[in-house]
Amino acid sequence: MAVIPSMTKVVIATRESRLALWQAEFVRSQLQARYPHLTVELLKMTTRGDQILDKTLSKVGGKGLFVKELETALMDGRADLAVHSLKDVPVDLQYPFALTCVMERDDPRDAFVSNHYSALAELPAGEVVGTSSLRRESQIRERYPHLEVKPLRGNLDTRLRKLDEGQYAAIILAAAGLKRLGLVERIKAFIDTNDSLPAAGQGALGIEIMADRQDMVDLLAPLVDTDTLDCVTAERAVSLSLGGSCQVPLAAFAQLTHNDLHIQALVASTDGKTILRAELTGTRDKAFELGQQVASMLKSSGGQELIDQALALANNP
Ligand SMILES: NCc1[nH]cc(CCC(=O)O)c1CC(=O)O
Repeated sequence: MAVIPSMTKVVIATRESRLALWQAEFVRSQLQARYPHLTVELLKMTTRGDQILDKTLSKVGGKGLFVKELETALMDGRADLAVHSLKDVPVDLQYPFALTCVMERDDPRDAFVSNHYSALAELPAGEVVGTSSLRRESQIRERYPHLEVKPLRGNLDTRLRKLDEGQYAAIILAAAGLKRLGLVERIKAFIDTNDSLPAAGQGALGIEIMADRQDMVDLLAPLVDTDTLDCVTAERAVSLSLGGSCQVPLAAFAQLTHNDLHIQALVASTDGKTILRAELTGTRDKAFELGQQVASMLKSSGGQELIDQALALANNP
């Protein structure tokens, strides 16, 4: 049963990038469609992750950088909700915070963006592909060892500008982000999930609150998409079990067919020379356990060593 909230105003904490603002506005419109009398305000914040533009994320301490300032606003009551790309929310998020709402997933695929080529397979030897994601890098290196992969940092607009300036022959970005910003025409090819297995949670939005805010749990309940929730629960269980962060080349992607949940995962060495894959199907009510099981399959086939190596490299480059 829908609970009519007694509050009159909620504040959404958001980063200031164009993508983050789009996502926060999207949640605002979803809330206002359901609660016409509710005032929804945005609290725009700059995070450490946004300030550090000269180093690759994996070297400066990972995705938590984008979340911390928003959590401070939740904690001191300046904001009620924080909207995130779920992919950027650390899997070990814990009390007093809670990820209470996962919304319907948009396109989970990676996208190939280039001004001269129409697919990765077309790039001649030695061409430079831009990405700062170890996950994307290792999968490109495995399939296209003749290509060069170079770091690419910044928000989506910055990354596209660097492509247009000619620093890269092509770049890889999440399709969902480009779609949200109305930049879908920049996509030359959608990369099949089997060729570039997505990051856990890619394409989905997550809403974080203080765990004890039952009023927010009730308010957000109608926005939860249970299909997406089950898929990302399995995906995030993989990352959690493998102790993953963005310092480790790790991918996890789940799909539902009726009540069957199919989970695929991979862990790679940063040079792309070793990629371990595992997959499993089970019932959706066991989503978390399926993720854990796939993670143990990867661990026992050598994945733990790859993770330890990647972490050692990230902490001592
Ligand atoms: N890593 C940054 C980030 N976080 C979320 C998205 C896009 C939206 C999504 O994947 O949900 C992106 C850009 C990208 O990976 O190209």
